[in-house]
Amino acid sequence: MKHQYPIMLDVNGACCLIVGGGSIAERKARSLVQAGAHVTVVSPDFTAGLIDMERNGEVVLYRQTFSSLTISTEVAEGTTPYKLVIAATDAADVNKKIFEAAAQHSLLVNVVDQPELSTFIVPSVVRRGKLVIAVSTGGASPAAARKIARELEQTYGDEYELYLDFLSEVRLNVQAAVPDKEARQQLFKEMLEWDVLSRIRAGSFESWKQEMFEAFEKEPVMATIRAFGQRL
Ligand SMILES: C[C@@]1(CC(=O)O)C2=NC(=C\c3[nH]c(c(CCC(=O)O)c3CC(=O)O)Cc3[nH]c(c(CC(=O)O)c3CCC(=O)O)/C=C3\N/C(=C\2)[C@@H](CCC(=O)O)[C@]3(C)CC(=O)O)/[C@H]1CCC(=O)O
Ligand SMILES: NC(=O)c1ccc[n+]([C@@H]2O[C@H](COP(=O)([O-])OP(=O)(O)OC[C@H]3O[C@@H](n4cnc5c(N)ncnc54)[C@H](O)[C@@H]3O)[C@@H](O)[C@H]2O)c1
Repeated sequence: MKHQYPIMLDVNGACCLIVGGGSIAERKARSLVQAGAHVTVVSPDFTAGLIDMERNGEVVLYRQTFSSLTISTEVAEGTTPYKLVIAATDAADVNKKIFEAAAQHSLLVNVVDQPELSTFIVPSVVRRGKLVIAVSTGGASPAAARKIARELEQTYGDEYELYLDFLSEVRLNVQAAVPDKEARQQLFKEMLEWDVLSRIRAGSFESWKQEMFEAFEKEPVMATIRAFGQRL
């Protein structure tokens, strides 16, 4: 069975175009802006939320209906090399035209009412700092994707933000100090069994962590870190 290929896309600083100014366009605009994209929205009208975002300098709004020129002139002139396009109007035929114009320029394109036309679809997301959990049903049931993501939110609480920061910091320090790759990987695996999350929940994590890094600075061998793991 054919299925979509999941990726984490970097849109920081990238120009993205959304066509349509309703609540779905607003939701997509917010998530793109949060990821650092420069968002342009083309529509004859906009939600109050999008107008607020324009006032805050978060998006640029063009008050016009879509014509394929919106994409092709800008791409041809090189003024706005869009990386990604979202067709979010309430008119299926217009959304299809947007898809065709975007596909002509090989742009990534999401059509909110025709997943079969889209080159990507958007999952429901849980974020905990560096941890991202994305849930997709491939368009079968967006409501189910959302429900499953809300369930995962209960299991993976806020403590995961500090936990991932901690794992990342240890990893960078150990990678810099310990040349033996296999030994490093063994340690990273062992660390996942330590009960760091309970410490974070109990509020006694920061002092333990600080002590550990100070000790590791003095004696950068993995035994130093392991000894702290045993103290948990
Ligand atoms: C995950 C999420 C992300 C986001 O939108 O950013 C998202 N939809 C969300 C919610 C949601 N969408 C809909 C409902 C009402 C209940 C229902 O109909 O089931 C709810 C539930 C709610 O709002 O609670 C209606 C709906 N959605 C699509 C269609 C058109 C169609 O299927 O033809 C229709 C019918 C319109 C109509 O009635 O005609 C299509 C798509 N929606 C997708 C993503 C992509 C597939 C994702 C997947 O399955 O993996 C895809 C294919 C394209 C895309 O948008 O990328 C977001 C959760 C945000 C969050 O987590 O907070
Ligand atoms: N993907 C999803 O998650 C999802 C969820 C619910 C609904 N939908 C579908 O998404 C579509 C949009 O939903 P909505 O609630 O935002 O609709 P809406 O009616 O609130 O907004 C549609 C917007 O498109 C604009 N528009 C219409 N024709 C246009 C044109 N030619 N050029 C530019 N803009 C144009 C309208 O002016 C309006 O601003 C609907 O087809 C709906 O079925 C998708």
